[in-house]
Amino acid sequence: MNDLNAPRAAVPSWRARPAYQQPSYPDAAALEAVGADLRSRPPLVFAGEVDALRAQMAAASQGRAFVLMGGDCAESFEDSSATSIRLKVQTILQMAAVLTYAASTPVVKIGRMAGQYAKPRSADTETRDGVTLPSYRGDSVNDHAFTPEARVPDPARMLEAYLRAGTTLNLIRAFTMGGYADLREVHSWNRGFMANPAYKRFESFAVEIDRAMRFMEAAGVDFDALRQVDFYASHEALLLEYEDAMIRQDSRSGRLYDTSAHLLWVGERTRGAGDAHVALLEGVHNPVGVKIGPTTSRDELLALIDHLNPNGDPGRLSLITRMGAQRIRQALPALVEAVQADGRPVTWITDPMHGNTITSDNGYKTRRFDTIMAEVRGFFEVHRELGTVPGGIHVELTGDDVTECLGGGEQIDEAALARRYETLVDPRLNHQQSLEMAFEVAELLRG
Ligand SMILES: O=C[C@H](O)[C@H](O)COP(=O)(O)O
Ligand SMILES: C=C(OP(=O)(O)O)C(=O)O
Ligand SMILES: [Mn+2]
Repeated sequence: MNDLNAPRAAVPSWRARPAYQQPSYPDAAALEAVGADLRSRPPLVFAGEVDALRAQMAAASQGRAFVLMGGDCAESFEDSSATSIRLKVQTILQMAAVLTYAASTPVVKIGRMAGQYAKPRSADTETRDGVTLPSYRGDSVNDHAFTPEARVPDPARMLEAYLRAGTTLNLIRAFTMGGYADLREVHSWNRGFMANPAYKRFESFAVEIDRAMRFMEAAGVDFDALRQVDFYASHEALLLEYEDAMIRQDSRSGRLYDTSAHLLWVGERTRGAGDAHVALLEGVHNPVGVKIGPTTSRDELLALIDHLNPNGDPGRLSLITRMGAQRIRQALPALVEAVQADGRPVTWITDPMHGNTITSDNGYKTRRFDTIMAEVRGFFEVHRELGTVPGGIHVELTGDDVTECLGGGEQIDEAALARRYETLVDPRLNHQQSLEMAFEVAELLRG
């Protein structure tokens, strides 16, 4: 195991760059103390694992693997129970089994989990019934409750985020290494999903997978060897003080790693090539992602590649496009062509959630299942037309039966949103909707 506690080389200076979406902490000394505390603590992930993911992201950029990244928009401290973590892991494993069969390649499983505690917001304040307070920015910054005290940023929350991430990761490792990921078990869960008449249209698919499983068994495949899977953690590298405090140097290679997660991404609101967030990720060896919205220019994109993957190392940089179903076919091709002409490899991933957010007539922030799928289809079509590789999907989902997104086989309508709307920020696909998406993406993967 690499030694990630070794003294740290100088981290490239993001402090001199413009930094957006950061909390303003009232107590600078308290912030400094938390930073010092975090720096003294063990890493959450290890260099060898991070390098393994980088190699798998490289495979995905070449069509030799497919990335499935999913989890809450905002994880909460309150909802970090074993059941909630288990159901998310289960949902991702079930989706991955379907996608693996369809793609005939390994599926790289990455949770938006164990660290997704900081949120960029479109407004600095929130007003309810004439009262205006600072916006909720994720549990690692402030509290969701709508009171003046709750909304004050508290640096001690970063320490809590570190501890929650550690316990979440511990449970994920236990599930995925301890037999919970057994392919036979995962397949039987998927059979349960198929038993619902709402998903009858996928039946022939399920029958095929069934047959493939029996073939494997007859051919003597050692299913016990398939009981363990690699499962990685990712989150948005938003909170600069936290991410900086989690950087460690690998004593064998001398490289710096952000040990808060295997993969970190920069959000659409903080992705300026000359800004602090990109500078922070420039200095670390993790695989990184950048969210790419519909207004991104070719020059912005090439500048991001110059900063984040100057040498064109495969697996280093993923471009996570979130254009909106209406705009993807117009906005994506020029960007793909620019990257193609540049020649440095990237892993293209679709985030069909963030460009498709609407407000329902009864006031819920929501998304339609059909619109989400329309963006995924647009993503596949553009890449197929240009001869590039659709490398993966990035989705906001949960393993619970929430009612936050409209539609899908269960036909969640506006009235149903009131039933179980639990997200702290953006609406997530529920367990059933997530599996339905996996079957639809499977059809796209088979072309
Ligand atoms: O999750 C992403 C962003 O934080 C979110 O889409 C912004 O939401 P807001 O417009 O409610 O701030
Ligand atoms: C904030 C998010 O996305 P984006 O940066 O693409 O808006 C997110 O993934 O929750
Ligand atoms: Mn979100």
